[in-house]
Amino acid sequence: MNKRCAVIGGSGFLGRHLVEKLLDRGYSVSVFDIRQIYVLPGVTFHQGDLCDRQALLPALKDVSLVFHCASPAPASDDRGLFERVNIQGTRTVIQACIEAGVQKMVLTSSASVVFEGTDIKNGREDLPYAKKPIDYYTETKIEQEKLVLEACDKEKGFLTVAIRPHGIFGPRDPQLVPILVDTARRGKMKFIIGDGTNLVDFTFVENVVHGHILAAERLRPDSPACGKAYHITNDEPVRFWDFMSEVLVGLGYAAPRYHLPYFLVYGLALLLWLLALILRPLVSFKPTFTPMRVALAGTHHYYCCDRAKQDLGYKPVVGLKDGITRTVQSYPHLRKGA
Ligand SMILES: NC(=O)C1=CN([C@@H]2O[C@H](COP(=O)(O)OP(=O)(O)OC[C@H]3O[C@@H](n4cnc5c(N)ncnc54)[C@H](OP(=O)(O)O)[C@@H]3O)[C@@H](O)[C@H]2O)C=CC1
Ligand SMILES: CC(C)CCC[C@@H](C)[C@H]1CC[C@H]2C3=C(CC[C@]12C)[C@@]1(C)CCC(=O)C[C@@H]1CC3
Repeated sequence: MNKRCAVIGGSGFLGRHLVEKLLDRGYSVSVFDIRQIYVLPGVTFHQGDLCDRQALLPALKDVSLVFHCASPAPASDDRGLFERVNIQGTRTVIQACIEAGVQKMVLTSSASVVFEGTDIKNGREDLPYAKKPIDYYTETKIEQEKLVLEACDKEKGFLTVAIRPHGIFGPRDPQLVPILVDTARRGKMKFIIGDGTNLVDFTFVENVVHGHILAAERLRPDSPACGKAYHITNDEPVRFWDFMSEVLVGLGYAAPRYHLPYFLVYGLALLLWLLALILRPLVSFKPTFTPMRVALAGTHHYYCCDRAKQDLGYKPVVGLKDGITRTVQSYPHLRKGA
């Protein structure tokens, strides 16, 4: 097996951390992404849309291993875009991999594929997929994961595995910390949704990268990982509101203090989302408190990663406290008053 791999979505938050670690481990990397934002020795860039098979093929030349971690951001809430990229695009990626002779594919799925807005405590991989996914992002991540796992074919020599991270955070994350700070700056982070005791997984990006590389290296025809999904977390569930408060206080903002009933906020978020949908042809506005975010903020959702420990030898490499400190330090421009 050669040490040349491709990272589809390699310009993104997770993708770029993955590329950096792969280079450290002696891989040469071909990055395929819709945008190019950095240059690194050992990396060749291919800019394009993953729905375009002809654009993908040159990036997969002489590559034995592909990581697929591209997706539109959940905040886009654009059904057509999610279907095109996460479903049709993933079909195209699989076809292109087979055509190019790629032997292994690691998909970045999401633990949210089983989340329907109700409590999940220590959820295992055998939980059924969400029957009523809360948003289009989740709906299409479910279809994407099914496509990739079903494509695993030992006879053809094409092996697949899916990693399901949850709540990835770390330096350069364009989502969690920036949205949190923006909400705080607009004076909207004063309230705790629910009683504030709900436990959640937040996973430091380097642990997610570690899980991906272990899965890739352990994926062989005789491995239990073939065609399977794995939760990758920090294995340290934390109260959602303690985590938010720690990040906010670390950046100089006040922690939320006042409580609001969960079902009231969820109902309002649903109403706002519907209103935004109806008015979309006339005015465009994106509510901060979407039904998905409210559900994530007010329920338990933490997952068991025993399967990854057993089959992949996974163990988090960075603890939660350390991860939060490193994350807070990496955002000097988002500090209060900066
Ligand atoms: N962040 C999180 O908490 C979690 C993320 N995940 C999954 O992890 C993966 C990586 O997420 P993350 O790093 O946060 O996301 P990012 O948005 O930072 O990275 C995704 C990258 O894919 C690119 N991309 C999007 N559409 C296409 C396309 N059609 N063709 C080529 N490239 C494309 C994006 O470009 P552009 O920015 O221009 O769209 C971006 O560079 C995703 O699959 C996501 O579903 C799973 C669980 C949790
Ligand atoms: C406005 C506040 C109530 C919340 C601000 C923080 C949120 C932006 C984030 C808290 C949990 C995060 C999360 C994701 C995105 C960012 C948060 C909602 C995901 C939806 C990203 C994609 C996934 O696959 C699952 C993630 C779950 C946790």
